[in-house]
Amino acid sequence: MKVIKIHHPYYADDIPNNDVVLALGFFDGVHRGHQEVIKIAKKEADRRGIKLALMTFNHHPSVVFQKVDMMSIKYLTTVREKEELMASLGVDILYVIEFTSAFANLSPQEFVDEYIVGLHAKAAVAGFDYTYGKADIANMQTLPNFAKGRFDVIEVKEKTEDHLKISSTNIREMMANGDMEAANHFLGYIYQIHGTVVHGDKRGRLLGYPTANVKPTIQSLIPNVGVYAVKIKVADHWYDGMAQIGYNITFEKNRPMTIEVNILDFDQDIYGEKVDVKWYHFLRSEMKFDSMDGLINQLRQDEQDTREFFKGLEK
Ligand SMILES: Cc1cc2nc3c(=O)[nH]c(=O)nc-3n(C[C@H](O)[C@H](O)[C@H](O)COP(=O)(O)O)c2cc1C
Ligand SMILES: Nc1ncnc2c1ncn2[C@@H]1O[C@H](COP(=O)(O)OP(=O)(O)OP(=O)(O)O)[C@@H](O)[C@H]1O
Repeated sequence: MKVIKIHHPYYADDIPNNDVVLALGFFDGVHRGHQEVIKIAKKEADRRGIKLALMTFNHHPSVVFQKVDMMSIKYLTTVREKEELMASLGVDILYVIEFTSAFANLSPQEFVDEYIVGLHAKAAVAGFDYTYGKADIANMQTLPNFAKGRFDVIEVKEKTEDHLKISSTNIREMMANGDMEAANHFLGYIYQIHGTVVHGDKRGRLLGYPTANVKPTIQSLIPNVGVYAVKIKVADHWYDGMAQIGYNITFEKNRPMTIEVNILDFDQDIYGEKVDVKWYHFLRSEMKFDSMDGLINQLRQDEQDTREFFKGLEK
């Protein structure tokens, strides 16, 4: 897959000179709704014997339209992850457009002329609720008017599960409730974050449960506070673990949130390692204990629950 980063206005030489089917959207999470759009676009490209291209943006359009602080927006997928998922779905060319004010100010006709026709699209594929151009004044119903016969418009029907749209918004809400099973089901894969192991308060070892304190990539969406069964990848190997997202309320006050992972059957110094954490199952909420023994007993229970959870998953 070729990744082409575009800053508006682009040069015609930046664009490969072959016809494409072009899938349109932001695609945060590349969830099962997005996968459907890409699959339909891929089929269409194969049928026509041309390449599949997809257009996404370097950050969410709300950074420009709603003037949301860039750092406050949290994503389900990093650009790197999006690239990997897109490549696995058969995308040949991924356009990552810098969503700037200049780009956002294009009229719908300019957008269509420069970014659909200009990218040599013979067909544009998007979901039923796709909108483009300033103030969302253009949608799938109006797209053919702007296309003026230069490309076909293929609309993908809403993909739902139990009458709920498979959408990034719904997945975010499930994660905010700690419901990883539902979020993972909608995503079509297990949600993961990436980070680096940093130093904590060194208390975990005293409790009999040393923890890797994971400092996540700044823009990753973190599931709700609580204790989870996870898998963690260290130096190319996946281990089972139990993780707490929380504030260590038993010991501390007004401390920032941390992500701590006790890796089962593991005893290595891994400070500074880059790790990936996959979130499988919510075990319980964070609790405040009256004694260290109370917490230790609960951690034993968590360990047992985690082992049982993963044993059940293997069956
Ligand atoms: C699986 C797991 C569950 C935990 N649950 C709680 C909890 O419910 N309440 C709490 O105050 N701390 C909880 N902790 C955090 C411990 O209190 C302890 O402070 C921490 O693991 C050590 O942090 P450190 O590495 O910064 O020293 C939990 C830790 C883990 C790994
Ligand atoms: N469940 C779905 N069924 C069909 N098409 C979808 C579905 N979800 C998204 N799409 C389409 O996929 C493309 C990318 O969607 P977009 O990035 O807007 O994601 P979304 O998941 O709908 O996000 P949000 O929840 O933030 O509205 C768009 O063309 C959109 O219409």
